[in-house]
Amino acid sequence: MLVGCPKEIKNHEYRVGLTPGSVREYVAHGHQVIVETGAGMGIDAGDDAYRAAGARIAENASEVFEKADMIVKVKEPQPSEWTQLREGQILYTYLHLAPDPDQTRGLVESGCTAIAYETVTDDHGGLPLLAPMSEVAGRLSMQASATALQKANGGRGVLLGGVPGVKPGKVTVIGGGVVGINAARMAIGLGAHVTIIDRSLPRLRELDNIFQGRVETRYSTVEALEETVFDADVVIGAVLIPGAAAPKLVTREMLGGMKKGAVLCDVAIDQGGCFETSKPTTHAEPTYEVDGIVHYCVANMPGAVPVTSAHALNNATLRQGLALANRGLEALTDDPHLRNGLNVHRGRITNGPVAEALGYELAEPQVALKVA
Ligand SMILES: NC(=O)C1=CN([C@@H]2O[C@H](COP(=O)(O)OP(=O)(O)OC[C@H]3O[C@@H](n4cnc5c(N)ncnc54)[C@H](O)[C@@H]3O)[C@@H](O)[C@H]2O)C=CC1
Ligand SMILES: CC(=O)C(=O)O
Ligand SMILES: [Mg+2]
Repeated sequence: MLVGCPKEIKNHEYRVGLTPGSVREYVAHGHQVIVETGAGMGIDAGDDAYRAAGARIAENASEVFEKADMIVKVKEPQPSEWTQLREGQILYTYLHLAPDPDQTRGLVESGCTAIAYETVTDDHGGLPLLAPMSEVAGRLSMQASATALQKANGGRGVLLGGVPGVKPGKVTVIGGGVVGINAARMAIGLGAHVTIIDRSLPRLRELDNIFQGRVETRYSTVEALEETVFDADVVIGAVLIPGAAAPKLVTREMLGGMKKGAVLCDVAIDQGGCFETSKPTTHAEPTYEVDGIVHYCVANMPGAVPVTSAHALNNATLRQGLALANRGLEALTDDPHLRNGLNVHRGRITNGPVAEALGYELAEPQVALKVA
């Protein structure tokens, strides 16, 4: 198969779908790889590193989209990208379709086969291709929030760790999954007082065991949300219902009960966000204010630390990417976890929560794949 990797074009996105190390693996499995010139600049991998790994360098993205049988990317395709996709071509990347009707329509009209990293599953009920970026974003969320909390940046002017004789700041993490646990670890490291809210009691038990009294855990109710959000200096939004639009857990009305200059950091923004007042921002302009509350809603947080995150992402996507290159669509027929990643195929929506969120008729993946 001819595997193609264009340069990412989302605002301040410096990751790359294929590292030179991954290119070597595809080539070793008998595939050809074409990489857009400059695609690896954000991770200090120049064209020569890709050539040494066995890739051919394309002068522009159009050449990659035109020639490749499978496109491997990081972020959801932007309008200029989805118009270049075609029937029979595989797109392997993050998609986050439920809150994005325009991209969804673009993919449906292209006829391509689009596999979303974020809905591929594993035997343990996890999302193995989302997890590494959730680890990165969870850890980054505390750096971003601590910065936004500074007075000159519009925040309350609280140092999360406090100092001897002055109490620390309070962090509320809503959703104790991969993002949540990583945010909590960093917040504890900074010396903050940390509360984690989740709707899964087994998960709260696990977190209680892991953190050994260093965090408070609360079951997710409106009462618990109000108490802990009103009391917080920083609130991290980290909930997920796989594939679906995030539930709005903090309403605009609730902002009135919060401390002025507190920070809402909505990591779940890529699924539409879990605060009513969230709207996607970019690394160029990451924050805005509503009713005196600072909002940070960057939808590609790991793009800020590509040297770490591109490698972490490739570690997680390589095995299934090779399976797709080796076996084409049969890889989806054989592996139910990879098949759960199938969101769009030949003009049909094949993911239940996406179909429901955007009003499409669902085509069951197994059925859709059988239709020639
Ligand atoms: N902005 C960015 O750059 C990035 C965003 N993300 C996003 O972060 C979000 C979280 O991802 P993960 O931590 O990997 O998901 P996860 O599945 O590991 O954890 C989600 C947690 O939310 C909990 N939850 C669901 N509904 C809830 C409710 N009503 N109240 C309280 N808890 C609730 C679940 O029980 C689960 O523990 C996702 O939307 C993901 O796409 C991930 C990486 C980067
Ligand atoms: C998960 C995701 O959207 C990201 O890493 O940008
Ligand atoms: Mg995202």
